[in-house]
Amino acid sequence: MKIYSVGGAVRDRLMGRAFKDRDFLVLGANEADFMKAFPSARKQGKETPVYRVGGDEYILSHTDNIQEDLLGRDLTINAMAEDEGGRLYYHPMALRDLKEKILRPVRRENFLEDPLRVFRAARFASLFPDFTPAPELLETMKETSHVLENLSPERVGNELLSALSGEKPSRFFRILAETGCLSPWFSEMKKAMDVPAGPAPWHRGSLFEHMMDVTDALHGSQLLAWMGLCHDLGKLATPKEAWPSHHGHDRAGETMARSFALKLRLSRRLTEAGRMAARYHMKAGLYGSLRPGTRVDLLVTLHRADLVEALFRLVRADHGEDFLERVKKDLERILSIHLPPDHGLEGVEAGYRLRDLRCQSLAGRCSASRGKGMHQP
Ligand SMILES: Nc1ccn([C@@H]2O[C@H](COP(=O)(O)OP(=O)(O)OP(=O)(O)O)[C@@H](O)[C@H]2O)c(=O)n1
Repeated sequence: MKIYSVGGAVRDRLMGRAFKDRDFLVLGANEADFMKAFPSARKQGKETPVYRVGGDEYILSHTDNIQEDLLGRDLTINAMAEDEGGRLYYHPMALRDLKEKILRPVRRENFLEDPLRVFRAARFASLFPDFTPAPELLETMKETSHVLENLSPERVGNELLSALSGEKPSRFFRILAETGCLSPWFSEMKKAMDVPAGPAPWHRGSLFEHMMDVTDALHGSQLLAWMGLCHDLGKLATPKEAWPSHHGHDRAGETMARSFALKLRLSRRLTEAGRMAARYHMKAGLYGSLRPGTRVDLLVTLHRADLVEALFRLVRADHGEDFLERVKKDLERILSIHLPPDHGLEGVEAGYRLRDLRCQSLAGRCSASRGKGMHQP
Protein backbone atom coordinates (compact mmCIF):
# COMPACT_ATOMS: atom_id res chain seq x y z
CA MET A 1 0.00 0.00 0.00
CA LYS A 2 1.32 3.45 -0.94
CA ILE A 3 -0.13 6.69 0.33
CA TYR A 4 0.17 10.04 -1.44
CA SER A 5 -0.91 13.51 -0.44
CA VAL A 6 -2.78 14.86 -3.50
CA GLY A 7 -4.60 17.88 -4.84
CA GLY A 8 -5.04 21.21 -3.10
CA ALA A 9 -2.68 20.62 -0.18
CA VAL A 10 0.30 19.91 -2.46
CA ARG A 11 -0.62 22.76 -4.82
CA ASP A 12 -1.17 25.28 -2.02
CA ARG A 13 2.08 24.34 -0.29
CA LEU A 14 4.03 24.88 -3.52
CA MET A 15 2.24 28.20 -3.97
CA GLY A 16 3.13 29.22 -0.42
CA ARG A 17 -0.55 29.32 0.56
CA ALA A 18 -2.14 27.91 3.68
CA PHE A 19 -4.23 24.82 2.96
CA LYS A 20 -7.48 23.84 4.66
CA ASP A 21 -7.72 20.08 4.49
CA ARG A 22 -5.64 17.25 3.13
CA ASP A 23 -6.63 14.61 0.61
CA PHE A 24 -4.77 11.33 0.40
CA LEU A 25 -4.69 8.80 -2.36
CA VAL A 26 -4.10 5.15 -1.52
CA LEU A 27 -2.61 2.87 -4.19
CA GLY A 28 -2.26 -0.90 -4.09
CA ALA A 29 -4.74 -1.58 -1.28
CA ASN A 30 -8.26 -2.96 -1.15
CA GLU A 31 -10.82 -1.89 1.45
CA ALA A 32 -9.83 -4.66 3.88
CA ASP A 33 -6.11 -3.72 3.69
CA PHE A 34 -6.98 -0.09 4.28
CA MET A 35 -9.26 -0.73 7.27
CA LYS A 36 -6.55 -2.88 8.83
CA ALA A 37 -4.06 -0.02 8.57
CA PHE A 38 -6.62 2.65 9.64
CA PRO A 39 -9.13 1.01 12.00
CA SER A 40 -10.66 4.39 12.93
CA ALA A 41 -11.46 5.23 9.27
CA ARG A 42 -15.11 6.02 8.49
CA LYS A 43 -16.43 5.27 5.02
CA GLN A 44 -18.02 8.33 3.39
CA GLY A 45 -19.95 7.26 0.32
CA LYS A 46 -21.52 3.87 -0.34
CA GLU A 47 -20.48 3.84 -3.99
CA THR A 48 -17.00 5.36 -3.91
CA PRO A 49 -14.14 4.14 -1.72
CA VAL A 50 -13.70 7.42 0.20
CA TYR A 51 -12.81 7.37 3.89
CA ARG A 52 -12.45 10.00 6.57
CA VAL A 53 -9.64 9.63 9.10
CA GLY A 54 -9.83 12.53 11.57
CA GLY A 55 -10.08 15.63 9.38
CA ASP A 56 -8.38 14.01 6.37
CA GLU A 57 -9.89 12.27 3.37
CA TYR A 58 -8.50 9.06 1.88
CA ILE A 59 -9.50 7.73 -1.53
CA LEU A 60 -8.61 4.23 -2.67
CA SER A 61 -7.41 4.50 -6.25
CA HIS A 62 -8.62 2.26 -9.07
CA THR A 63 -5.18 2.33 -10.60
CA ASP A 64 -1.80 1.13 -9.26
CA ASN A 65 0.10 3.84 -11.05
CA ILE A 66 0.35 7.35 -9.68
CA GLN A 67 1.04 8.95 -13.07
CA GLU A 68 -2.06 7.30 -14.47
CA ASP A 69 -4.10 8.66 -11.56
CA LEU A 70 -2.76 12.18 -12.15
CA LEU A 71 -3.81 12.00 -15.79
CA GLY A 72 -7.41 11.53 -14.66
CA ARG A 73 -7.58 14.85 -12.78
CA ASP A 74 -9.05 18.24 -13.65
CA LEU A 75 -6.33 20.89 -14.02
CA THR A 76 -2.58 20.46 -14.40
CA ILE A 77 -1.95 22.58 -11.27
CA ASN A 78 -4.01 20.02 -9.33
CA ALA A 79 -2.34 16.99 -10.91
CA MET A 80 0.36 16.64 -8.27
CA ALA A 81 1.07 14.12 -5.55
CA GLU A 82 3.63 13.72 -2.79
CA ASP A 83 4.53 10.35 -1.32
CA GLU A 84 5.32 9.65 2.31
CA GLY A 85 9.02 10.22 1.69
CA GLY A 86 8.32 13.73 0.35
CA ARG A 87 8.92 12.80 -3.30
CA LEU A 88 6.84 14.82 -5.72
CA TYR A 89 4.98 13.32 -8.72
CA TYR A 90 3.33 15.64 -11.20
CA HIS A 91 1.79 16.08 -14.60
CA PRO A 92 4.51 17.18 -17.09
CA MET A 93 2.97 20.68 -17.30
CA ALA A 94 2.04 21.07 -13.61
CA LEU A 95 5.07 22.94 -12.26
CA ARG A 96 5.37 25.16 -15.30
CA ASP A 97 1.68 26.06 -15.22
CA LEU A 98 1.92 26.79 -11.51
CA LYS A 99 4.91 29.07 -12.10
CA GLU A 100 3.39 30.79 -15.13
CA LYS A 101 -0.03 30.93 -13.45
CA ILE A 102 -2.02 29.07 -16.08
CA LEU A 103 -5.26 27.14 -15.63
CA ARG A 104 -4.98 24.24 -18.08
CA PRO A 105 -7.08 21.08 -18.33
CA VAL A 106 -5.19 17.81 -17.93
CA ARG A 107 -7.21 16.22 -20.75
CA ARG A 108 -10.32 17.40 -22.54
CA GLU A 109 -12.14 14.11 -22.00
CA ASN A 110 -11.70 14.43 -18.21
CA PHE A 111 -14.17 17.31 -18.29
CA LEU A 112 -16.74 15.27 -20.19
CA GLU A 113 -16.22 12.47 -17.69
CA ASP A 114 -17.03 14.79 -14.78
CA PRO A 115 -18.53 18.07 -16.05
CA LEU A 116 -18.34 19.56 -12.54
CA ARG A 117 -14.78 20.37 -13.56
CA VAL A 118 -16.19 23.27 -15.60
CA PHE A 119 -17.29 24.90 -12.34
CA ARG A 120 -14.11 23.87 -10.55
CA ALA A 121 -12.02 25.57 -13.24
CA ALA A 122 -14.20 28.68 -12.96
CA ARG A 123 -13.87 28.77 -9.18
CA PHE A 124 -10.07 28.54 -9.43
CA ALA A 125 -10.28 31.66 -11.62
CA SER A 126 -11.89 33.39 -8.61
CA LEU A 127 -9.54 31.87 -6.01
CA PHE A 128 -6.42 32.70 -8.05
CA PRO A 129 -7.25 35.98 -9.83
CA ASP A 130 -3.77 36.29 -11.32
CA PHE A 131 -4.05 32.94 -13.14
CA THR A 132 -4.99 33.00 -16.83
CA PRO A 133 -7.18 30.33 -18.41
CA ALA A 134 -5.28 28.58 -21.23
CA PRO A 135 -7.07 28.70 -24.61
CA GLU A 136 -7.56 24.93 -24.39
CA LEU A 137 -9.35 25.33 -21.04
CA LEU A 138 -11.82 27.72 -22.67
CA GLU A 139 -12.24 25.29 -25.60
CA THR A 140 -12.75 22.37 -23.22
CA MET A 141 -15.34 24.28 -21.21
CA LYS A 142 -17.20 25.16 -24.42
CA GLU A 143 -17.18 21.50 -25.44
CA THR A 144 -18.57 20.53 -22.04
CA SER A 145 -21.26 23.24 -21.90
CA HIS A 146 -24.01 20.97 -23.24
CA VAL A 147 -23.70 18.31 -20.53
CA LEU A 148 -24.00 20.40 -17.38
CA GLU A 149 -27.65 19.85 -16.55
CA ASN A 150 -27.27 16.40 -15.00
CA LEU A 151 -24.82 17.51 -12.33
CA SER A 152 -25.99 17.33 -8.75
CA PRO A 153 -27.17 20.74 -7.49
CA GLU A 154 -25.18 20.38 -4.27
CA ARG A 155 -21.92 19.91 -6.15
CA VAL A 156 -22.53 22.97 -8.32
CA GLY A 157 -23.64 24.96 -5.26
CA ASN A 158 -20.43 24.05 -3.43
CA GLU A 159 -18.28 25.30 -6.29
CA LEU A 160 -20.26 28.56 -6.31
CA LEU A 161 -19.69 28.98 -2.57
CA SER A 162 -16.01 28.30 -3.00
CA ALA A 163 -15.87 30.94 -5.77
CA LEU A 164 -17.69 33.45 -3.52
CA SER A 165 -15.08 33.02 -0.81
CA GLY A 166 -12.35 33.61 -3.39
CA GLU A 167 -10.76 36.93 -4.25
CA LYS A 168 -12.70 37.76 -7.40
CA PRO A 169 -16.03 35.94 -7.70
CA SER A 170 -16.84 37.84 -10.92
CA ARG A 171 -14.17 35.76 -12.67
CA PHE A 172 -16.21 32.63 -11.93
CA PHE A 173 -19.19 34.08 -13.81
CA ARG A 174 -17.20 35.77 -16.57
CA ILE A 175 -15.36 32.61 -17.56
CA LEU A 176 -18.64 30.65 -17.48
CA ALA A 177 -20.24 33.36 -19.64
CA GLU A 178 -17.35 33.35 -22.10
CA THR A 179 -17.62 29.59 -22.59
CA GLY A 180 -21.42 29.32 -22.77
CA CYS A 181 -21.62 27.58 -19.38
CA LEU A 182 -23.91 29.95 -17.42
CA SER A 183 -27.00 27.93 -18.35
CA PRO A 184 -28.69 26.03 -16.85
CA TRP A 185 -27.32 26.61 -13.33
CA PHE A 186 -26.68 30.35 -13.53
CA SER A 187 -29.18 31.37 -16.19
CA GLU A 188 -30.15 34.32 -13.94
CA MET A 189 -26.71 35.81 -14.56
CA LYS A 190 -26.99 35.19 -18.28
CA LYS A 191 -30.31 37.07 -18.44
CA ALA A 192 -28.83 39.92 -16.37
CA MET A 193 -26.45 40.69 -19.23
CA ASP A 194 -29.34 42.06 -21.31
CA VAL A 195 -30.99 44.12 -18.56
CA PRO A 196 -29.91 47.68 -17.66
CA ALA A 197 -28.80 47.98 -14.03
CA GLY A 198 -30.95 51.04 -13.33
CA PRO A 199 -31.22 54.80 -13.59
CA ALA A 200 -29.01 55.77 -10.60
CA PRO A 201 -25.51 57.21 -11.14
CA TRP A 202 -23.88 54.10 -9.62
CA HIS A 203 -25.73 51.84 -12.07
CA ARG A 204 -23.22 51.75 -14.87
CA GLY A 205 -24.06 49.35 -17.69
CA SER A 206 -25.87 46.06 -17.37
CA LEU A 207 -27.40 44.39 -14.35
CA PHE A 208 -24.77 41.64 -14.75
CA GLU A 209 -21.95 44.21 -14.39
CA HIS A 210 -23.59 45.72 -11.34
CA MET A 211 -24.06 42.30 -9.71
CA MET A 212 -20.42 41.52 -10.40
CA ASP A 213 -19.22 44.84 -8.88
CA VAL A 214 -21.22 44.34 -5.70
CA THR A 215 -20.34 40.65 -5.36
CA ASP A 216 -16.63 41.37 -5.84
CA ALA A 217 -16.79 44.15 -3.24
CA LEU A 218 -18.15 41.57 -0.75
CA HIS A 219 -15.79 38.73 -1.73
CA GLY A 220 -14.23 36.50 0.90
CA SER A 221 -17.44 35.98 2.88
CA GLN A 222 -19.77 33.45 1.30
CA LEU A 223 -22.75 34.99 3.05
CA LEU A 224 -22.03 38.58 2.02
CA ALA A 225 -21.00 37.80 -1.55
CA TRP A 226 -24.10 35.62 -1.96
CA MET A 227 -26.26 38.52 -0.73
CA GLY A 228 -24.49 40.76 -3.25
CA LEU A 229 -25.28 38.31 -6.02
CA CYS A 230 -28.96 38.09 -5.02
CA HIS A 231 -29.87 41.64 -4.04
CA ASP A 232 -31.02 42.87 -7.46
CA LEU A 233 -32.37 39.62 -8.93
CA GLY A 234 -35.87 41.13 -8.94
CA LYS A 235 -34.78 43.44 -11.77
CA LEU A 236 -34.95 40.43 -14.09
CA ALA A 237 -38.73 40.58 -13.75
CA THR A 238 -39.12 44.23 -14.82
CA PRO A 239 -41.02 44.58 -18.11
CA LYS A 240 -38.81 46.07 -20.85
CA GLU A 241 -41.11 49.11 -21.23
CA ALA A 242 -40.22 50.22 -17.69
CA TRP A 243 -36.40 50.05 -18.16
CA PRO A 244 -34.12 51.46 -16.84
CA SER A 245 -36.39 51.85 -13.78
CA HIS A 246 -37.12 48.74 -11.76
CA HIS A 247 -40.02 49.71 -9.56
CA GLY A 248 -40.91 46.97 -7.07
CA HIS A 249 -37.84 44.86 -7.77
CA ASP A 250 -37.28 44.35 -4.06
CA ARG A 251 -40.50 42.40 -3.72
CA ALA A 252 -40.06 40.54 -6.99
CA GLY A 253 -36.52 39.63 -5.96
CA GLU A 254 -37.60 37.85 -2.81
CA THR A 255 -39.00 34.79 -4.57
CA MET A 256 -36.32 34.83 -7.25
CA ALA A 257 -33.50 34.79 -4.71
CA ARG A 258 -35.20 31.98 -2.84
CA SER A 259 -35.63 29.89 -6.00
CA PHE A 260 -32.01 30.53 -6.97
CA ALA A 261 -30.81 29.22 -3.58
CA LEU A 262 -33.18 26.24 -3.66
CA LYS A 263 -32.05 25.30 -7.18
CA LEU A 264 -28.49 25.02 -5.82
CA ARG A 265 -29.65 23.38 -2.55
CA LEU A 266 -27.89 26.03 -0.49
CA SER A 267 -28.27 26.09 3.29
CA ARG A 268 -31.33 27.61 4.98
CA ARG A 269 -29.13 30.39 6.29
CA LEU A 270 -27.97 31.36 2.79
CA THR A 271 -31.45 30.96 1.33
CA GLU A 272 -32.84 33.34 3.92
CA ALA A 273 -29.94 35.79 3.56
CA GLY A 274 -30.39 35.98 -0.23
CA ARG A 275 -34.13 36.49 0.16
CA MET A 276 -33.69 39.23 2.74
CA ALA A 277 -30.96 40.92 0.69
CA ALA A 278 -33.40 41.19 -2.21
CA ARG A 279 -36.33 42.26 -0.04
CA TYR A 280 -34.69 44.85 2.22
CA HIS A 281 -31.70 46.36 0.42
CA MET A 282 -33.79 49.21 -0.99
CA LYS A 283 -35.35 50.13 2.33
CA ALA A 284 -32.01 49.85 4.13
CA GLY A 285 -30.43 52.03 1.45
CA LEU A 286 -32.86 54.80 2.44
CA TYR A 287 -32.17 54.37 6.16
CA GLY A 288 -31.25 58.03 6.66
CA SER A 289 -34.71 59.21 5.59
CA LEU A 290 -36.90 56.47 7.08
CA ARG A 291 -39.45 57.29 9.77
CA PRO A 292 -38.61 55.95 13.24
CA GLY A 293 -41.34 53.32 13.06
CA THR A 294 -39.98 51.96 9.77
CA ARG A 295 -36.46 51.96 11.20
CA VAL A 296 -37.61 50.01 14.25
CA ASP A 297 -39.44 47.47 12.09
CA LEU A 298 -36.53 47.07 9.69
CA LEU A 299 -33.94 46.62 12.43
CA VAL A 300 -36.09 44.20 14.42
CA THR A 301 -36.72 42.09 11.30
CA LEU A 302 -33.03 42.02 10.38
CA HIS A 303 -31.94 41.42 13.95
CA ARG A 304 -34.20 38.37 14.24
CA ALA A 305 -32.53 36.97 11.13
CA ASP A 306 -29.06 37.93 12.43
CA LEU A 307 -28.49 39.96 9.26
CA VAL A 308 -28.23 43.57 10.45
CA GLU A 309 -24.52 43.98 9.81
CA ALA A 310 -24.55 41.89 6.62
CA LEU A 311 -27.39 43.90 5.08
CA PHE A 312 -25.82 47.26 5.79
CA ARG A 313 -22.51 46.05 4.41
CA LEU A 314 -24.41 45.12 1.28
CA VAL A 315 -25.91 48.62 1.14
CA ARG A 316 -22.42 50.11 1.37
CA ALA A 317 -21.14 47.87 -1.44
CA ASP A 318 -24.25 48.63 -3.52
CA HIS A 319 -24.01 52.42 -3.57
CA GLY A 320 -21.44 53.61 -1.06
CA GLU A 321 -23.73 54.80 1.76
CA ASP A 322 -22.44 53.70 5.13
CA PHE A 323 -25.11 53.54 7.83
CA LEU A 324 -23.44 50.80 9.83
CA GLU A 325 -22.30 52.78 12.88
CA ARG A 326 -25.59 54.61 13.15
CA VAL A 327 -27.55 51.39 12.74
CA LYS A 328 -25.55 49.64 15.46
CA LYS A 329 -26.32 52.47 17.88
CA ASP A 330 -30.02 52.47 16.94
CA LEU A 331 -30.24 48.73 17.37
CA GLU A 332 -28.56 48.85 20.75
CA ARG A 333 -31.07 51.48 21.79
CA ILE A 334 -34.05 49.52 20.52
CA LEU A 335 -32.96 46.32 22.22
CA SER A 336 -32.45 48.07 25.54
CA ILE A 337 -36.15 48.99 25.66
CA HIS A 338 -38.49 46.58 27.44
CA LEU A 339 -42.04 46.82 28.68
CA PRO A 340 -42.24 47.65 32.40
CA PRO A 341 -42.98 44.55 34.52
CA ASP A 342 -46.44 45.85 35.46
CA HIS A 343 -47.59 46.77 31.92
CA GLY A 344 -50.75 44.68 32.21
CA LEU A 345 -51.09 44.29 28.41
CA GLU A 346 -51.56 41.05 26.57
CA GLY A 347 -50.56 39.62 23.20
CA VAL A 348 -50.69 42.07 20.28
CA GLU A 349 -51.36 45.03 22.56
CA ALA A 350 -48.11 44.38 24.41
CA GLY A 351 -46.29 44.17 21.08
CA TYR A 352 -47.74 47.48 19.88
CA ARG A 353 -46.78 49.13 23.15
CA LEU A 354 -43.21 47.88 22.94
CA ARG A 355 -42.96 49.15 19.38
CA ASP A 356 -44.31 52.56 20.50
CA LEU A 357 -41.67 52.76 23.21
CA ARG A 358 -38.92 51.82 20.77
CA CYS A 359 -40.08 54.43 18.28
CA GLN A 360 -40.11 57.06 21.01
CA SER A 361 -36.62 56.11 21.96
CA LEU A 362 -35.35 56.50 18.37
CA ALA A 363 -37.25 59.70 17.69
CA GLY A 364 -37.90 61.22 21.07
CA ARG A 365 -41.61 60.91 20.27
CA CYS A 366 -44.15 58.26 19.32
CA SER A 367 -44.67 57.86 15.59
CA ALA A 368 -45.81 54.31 15.40
CA SER A 369 -49.03 53.59 13.62
CA ARG A 370 -50.89 50.44 14.44
CA GLY A 371 -51.21 47.83 11.77
CA LYS A 372 -48.74 49.61 9.54
CA GLY A 373 -45.08 48.71 9.25
CA MET A 374 -43.79 45.28 8.54
CA HIS A 375 -43.05 43.95 12.00
CA GLN A 376 -46.27 42.81 13.56
CA PRO A 377 -45.88 41.46 17.05
N1 LIG B 1 -14.27 16.80 -9.80
C1 LIG B 1 -13.02 16.71 -9.35
C2 LIG B 1 -12.75 16.88 -7.97
C3 LIG B 1 -11.43 16.76 -7.54
N2 LIG B 1 -10.44 16.49 -8.43
C4 LIG B 1 -9.06 16.29 -7.97
O1 LIG B 1 -9.05 15.99 -6.59
C5 LIG B 1 -8.27 16.93 -5.85
C6 LIG B 1 -8.91 17.22 -4.51
O2 LIG B 1 -10.20 17.74 -4.68
P1 LIG B 1 -10.83 18.88 -3.75
O3 LIG B 1 -10.41 18.67 -2.34
O4 LIG B 1 -12.28 18.94 -4.06
O5 LIG B 1 -10.21 20.24 -4.32
P2 LIG B 1 -8.84 20.94 -4.06
O6 LIG B 1 -8.14 21.09 -5.37
O7 LIG B 1 -8.11 20.22 -2.99
O8 LIG B 1 -9.27 22.38 -3.66
P3 LIG B 1 -9.54 22.96 -2.18
O9 LIG B 1 -8.21 23.51 -1.78
O10 LIG B 1 -10.58 24.01 -2.39
O11 LIG B 1 -10.03 21.80 -1.35
C7 LIG B 1 -8.16 18.15 -6.77
O12 LIG B 1 -7.01 18.90 -6.55
C8 LIG B 1 -8.16 17.49 -8.14
O13 LIG B 1 -6.87 16.98 -8.43
C9 LIG B 1 -10.73 16.33 -9.78
O14 LIG B 1 -9.83 16.10 -10.58
N3 LIG B 1 -12.01 16.44 -10.21
